[in-house]
Amino acid sequence: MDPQGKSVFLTGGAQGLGRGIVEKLLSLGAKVLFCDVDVERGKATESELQTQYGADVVFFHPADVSDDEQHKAAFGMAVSKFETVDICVNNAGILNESNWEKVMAINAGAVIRGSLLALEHMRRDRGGRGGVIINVASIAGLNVNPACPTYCASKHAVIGFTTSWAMSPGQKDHAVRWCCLCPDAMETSMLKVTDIHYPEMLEEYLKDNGVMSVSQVADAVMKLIQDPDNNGAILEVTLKKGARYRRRQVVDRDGVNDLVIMDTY
Ligand SMILES: NC(=O)C1=CN([C@@H]2O[C@H](COP(=O)(O)OP(=O)(O)OC[C@H]3O[C@@H](n4cnc5c(N)ncnc54)[C@H](O)[C@@H]3O)[C@@H](O)[C@H]2O)C=CC1
Ligand SMILES: CC/C=C\CC(=O)/C=C/C=C\C=C\C=C\[C@@H](O)[C@@H](O)C/C=C\CCC(=O)O
Repeated sequence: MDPQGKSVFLTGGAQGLGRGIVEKLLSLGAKVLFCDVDVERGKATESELQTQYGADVVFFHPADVSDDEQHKAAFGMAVSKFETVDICVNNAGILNESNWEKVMAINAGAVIRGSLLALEHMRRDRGGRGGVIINVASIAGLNVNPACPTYCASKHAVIGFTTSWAMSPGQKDHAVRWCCLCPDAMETSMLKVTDIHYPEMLEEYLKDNGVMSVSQVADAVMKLIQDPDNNGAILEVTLKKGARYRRRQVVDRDGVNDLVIMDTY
């Protein structure tokens, strides 16, 4: 899908990757409504982006996406501003191993709610125009990580949910494309988080694997949006290997043993 002239709803856009994605989309001619729980930063970001791109193409709406009503109201605001939402990016996320309920509510719960809101609005078999749902997971959703088991679980949930909807028998009728983004570490405020186990493990990991710029990852999101044939895609983005699709298949290897999930590049 070409972002030019399209309408976007994005969560967690006040800073970090969310803001980076908003900026790329605006530069490609999209209109964006983003929400965030950080009201001060959200307003400041809105003001800066309106100055750069125009007051009628980017809007901030305060919302905590772990709250059902606030999340629905923010999505509804995007629909009423733009009449339709073509692209939904469920990006808001936190890393906090001291509060597993909150991590699951934001990283998994709000991604599920946001996806279902977008599906209901977009699905062509119920009068919508189709669209794309991008769910932000992490490389942690593909691996194991003893430093942050809850975060890892929440990101595995995002990938399982998104790829399962992508394989829905109704997907062609819905005309909604489902994609997961799995970045490695990025230079955002999340890197300052201390509420993890064994911080030295992550420090070592970051030393070995490096830290990407937000811009590099936001470019990969544009690839996800623009490629029309990637329903079910899991796009892994790392500093060493760049953006690569992992394709997930359920495989019957020999007709005798259990089915297995296989990822191929
Ligand atoms: N920074 C990294 O190394 C990586 C981050 N990610 C994922 O990227 C996404 C964005 O994270 P970053 O930009 O790095 O973090 P960030 O902390 O810089 O930005 C996250 C934004 O989400 C907002 N937010 C948090 N909870 C919210 C809530 N309940 N409702 C609404 N907004 C909320 C924050 O206020 C903030 O503006 C997250 O899903 C994160 O898990 C994935 C891989 C690596
Ligand atoms: C497996 C990890 C890769 C990506 C997971 C992910 O989605 C997000 C991870 C985000 C933050 C990790 C923070 C870790 C922090 C601590 O270990 C710090 O002590 C790190 C220390 C310095 C950071 C150096 C830098 O900014 O380059």
